[in-house]
Amino acid sequence: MIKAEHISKSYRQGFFSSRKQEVVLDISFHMKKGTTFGLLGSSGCGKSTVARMIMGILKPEKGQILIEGTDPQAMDRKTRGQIMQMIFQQPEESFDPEMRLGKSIAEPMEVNEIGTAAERKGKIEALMEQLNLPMQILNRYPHQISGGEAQRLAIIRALTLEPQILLLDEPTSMLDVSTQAQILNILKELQKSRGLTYLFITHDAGAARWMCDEIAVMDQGRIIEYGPTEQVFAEPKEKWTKELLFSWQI
Ligand SMILES: Nc1ncnc2c1ncn2[C@@H]1O[C@H](COP(=O)(O)OP(=O)(O)OP(=O)(O)O)[C@@H](O)[C@H]1O
Repeated sequence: MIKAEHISKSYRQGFFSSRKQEVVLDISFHMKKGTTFGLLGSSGCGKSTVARMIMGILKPEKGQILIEGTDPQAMDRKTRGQIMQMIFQQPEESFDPEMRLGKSIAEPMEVNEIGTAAERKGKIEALMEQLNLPMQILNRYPHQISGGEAQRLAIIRALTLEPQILLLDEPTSMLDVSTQAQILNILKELQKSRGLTYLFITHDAGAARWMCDEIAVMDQGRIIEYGPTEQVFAEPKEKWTKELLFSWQI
């Protein structure tokens, strides 16, 4: 479904400097349809940069990304949005603070001219029910809901466009432990019922082990371990990776 082949990316170090910092170094991976692929690594190792290249927001300097055979940079915005959506660490920031949540949730469908008003409403109602949220919450503003509710609403908004892929960038790291578990369970159920493909970005080895079919462990822009999750946890190639994996939070 998603193929990344030998991708690299660097950023300019400062406004006045032409020196570059390499943040992703020659990484390759394949994500299979209907499965969860994890990118696990500590802060600053380049995980979000990889996600932004998959989304087509950033262009790899070297290598190639293909989504079902197409370069995401070559997709128009609408097509890209209907293939993949991104879920962020701080969902409340992705909602307009001055807009009622109902309007924010309906907006992507309106912008993309999907369905009639009644069809859009029906789709939102069905998703609200599936994710166990009362409709009244849609009359509120982003500061009037909890982090867990905000993340569920962000997932609902993403799903209104019926994407095949969700890029989950630390989707639970701002939540307390029981809400984290709730959100991860919801994501698993949605994957089963809709056949979704996930890229799960995290620094939490426990969550990665629980969620992912395959993982890549990243360190300083490189992939240092890659394979089926249980195999990576059972037989990491490097001794220090083992220590890292079993410290859970890295
Ligand atoms: N637009 C940018 N310009 C310059 N440097 C950047 C930019 N975006 C990220 N970086 C730097 O690139 C490195 C990798 O960042 P990235 O966000 O990909 O890491 P990450 O593993 O997702 O970290 P985190 O989990 O903390 O978000 C970091 O050192 C970061 O400071």
